[in-house]
Amino acid sequence: MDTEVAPAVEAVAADIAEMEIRGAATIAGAAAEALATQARASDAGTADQFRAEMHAAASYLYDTRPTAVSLPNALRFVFQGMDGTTVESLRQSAVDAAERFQSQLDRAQDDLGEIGANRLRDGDTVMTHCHSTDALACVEAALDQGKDLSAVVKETRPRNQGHITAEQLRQWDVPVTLIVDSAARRYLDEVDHVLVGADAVAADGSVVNKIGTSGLAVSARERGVPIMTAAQIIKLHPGTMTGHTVEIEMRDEDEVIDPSEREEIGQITVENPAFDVTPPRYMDAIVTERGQFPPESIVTLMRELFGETSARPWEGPV
Ligand SMILES: O=P(O)(O)OC[C@H]1O[C@H](OP(=O)(O)O)[C@H](O)[C@@H]1O
Repeated sequence: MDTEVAPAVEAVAADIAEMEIRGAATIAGAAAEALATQARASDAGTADQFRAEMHAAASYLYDTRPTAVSLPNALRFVFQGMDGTTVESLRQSAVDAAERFQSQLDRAQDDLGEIGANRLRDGDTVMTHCHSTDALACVEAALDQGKDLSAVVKETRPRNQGHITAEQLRQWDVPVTLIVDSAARRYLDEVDHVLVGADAVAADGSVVNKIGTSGLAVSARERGVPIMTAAQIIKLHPGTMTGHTVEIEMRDEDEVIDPSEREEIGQITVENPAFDVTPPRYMDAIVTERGQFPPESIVTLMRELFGETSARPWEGPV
């Protein structure tokens, strides 16, 4: 049986792995669209062969980055929508599901933004970490509500996604102060709110987000600065309801230090975890398109959303 993955799907997977496509929501949209591409490109002769190709494509995409659960959740959405007994009906339903996924994604982010914006007051200064489209949706909605905001933006080593946040905020005319990550605690005295995104949210309310979030959250709590996570429901990790933990991606050491510089230093170990886990007690609220939740009660939403769980999106309903 031919289970070749379409070259265009391989290209999307490579872009996700290399972070040309990044950010949990963007990854999810790209993965769903890649499955639609696979469906359109397939010249499978039978429904079984078509399904096998779709599974191969999903598996290929799944293996790119392990932490952002929006990726398997997107694949699952398309598989749940894929229905039929002929190649044509399977193809059409998969393409339709991918389109539905993208429009739900956009709507969810808008709805989430409206809710998150209500937590921000006119004149607030917001501290950000990394680049999160969900978090920025809250800022955008607050600006649309006529609130004036300014921002302290952490650069977010090693890949400096804070620069992307700074650029977006400047396009919205928000005054931005860019700081190095280690300056965060010093600047907490000058901010009213910390606003971050999430790559995954666990059933116990733990927030998995860009490395540095947990330290920021602890400092924010110590300084009495409220901190919220903006996370669409596709960031909720169904596997954590049945005891699975969220895998933390370890990225290339060269992102941390240039190989030639490293050689000059001598024999050292370099590690580059991309994410960390913020325990629920250090987070004030998780803002989703379904409302704002204290982290400890996010499990009620997860119970409502997920039924049976399974480890991989193409193996069964989650
Ligand atoms: O879905 P949105 O809110 O855009 O992004 C969510 C999170 O994805 C990013 O991860 P990376 O830069 O892909 O490693 C950041 O950790 C960010 O908070």
